[in-house]
Amino acid sequence: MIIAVDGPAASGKGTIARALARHYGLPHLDTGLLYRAVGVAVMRAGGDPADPAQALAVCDFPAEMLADPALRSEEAGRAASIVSVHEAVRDALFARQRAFARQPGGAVLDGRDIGTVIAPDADAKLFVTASPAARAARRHAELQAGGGTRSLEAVLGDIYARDARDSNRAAAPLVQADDADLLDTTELGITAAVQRAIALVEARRTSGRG
Ligand SMILES: Nc1ncnc2c1ncn2[C@@H]1O[C@H](COP(=O)(O)OP(=O)(O)O)[C@@H](O)[C@H]1O
Ligand SMILES: Nc1ccn([C@@H]2O[C@H](COP(=O)(O)OP(=O)(O)O)[C@@H](O)[C@H]2O)c(=O)n1
Repeated sequence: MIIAVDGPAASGKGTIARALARHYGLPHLDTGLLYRAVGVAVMRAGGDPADPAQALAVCDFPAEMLADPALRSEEAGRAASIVSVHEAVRDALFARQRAFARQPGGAVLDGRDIGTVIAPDADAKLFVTASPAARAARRHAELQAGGGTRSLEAVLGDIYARDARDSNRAAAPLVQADDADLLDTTELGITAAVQRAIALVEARRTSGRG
């Protein structure tokens, strides 16, 4: 079974994707990490993430780079959303994601374009969202726990900027697939959100698509 989980920054899609992977015993890929790796590699080389040629040149990074803690920073997320605008970068990262989705037994992938581009044939698709204020509060708490000092207002500004860049780009914009189930987690805690996600996947499975 292939499960696609998409949604905007800090909506809780990674938390839900990991929980679904555990529940169904499936491997999980956080595809945002691939774009983060490219963004970080460009910055480390002293380059400009907005330059498509420079970003494309570092797309063939080793798999071990995905474990680098530097990929989790806000700067990495920002750089990721800049390199991910380039169609050549998306094309370069496509085969890796597609192969992961198509492995025997299935997989759970989370990102922005899993249900629309990477695995349009997924058995279950969730579009996870939450209000910008809820997402900013979550990301802010996460950053504070890691010792960060960015204000809630600044984090909210980052969220709006990332939403705009991800939703307005020409190549694989952030959009809910026609056949995806919407899961708004604004009023749900993690346990309730995961339960709802499992119920939605189960409904798809038993309706014959899975
Ligand atoms: N339903 C929820 N309620 C409260 N906090 C949540 C919820 N889902 C996720 N979180 C927390 O919000 C932060 C962002 O979640 P994450 O799953 O990493 O989001 P995303 O993958 O969409 O960026 C994490 O600290 C996570 O523990
Ligand atoms: N499948 C994907 C995954 C991420 N991305 C890009 O990579 C950036 C970082 O993604 P992420 O999922 O790691 O970020 P968060 O939602 O966790 O903050 C996003 O803002 C997108 O621009 C993408 O374009 N397509």
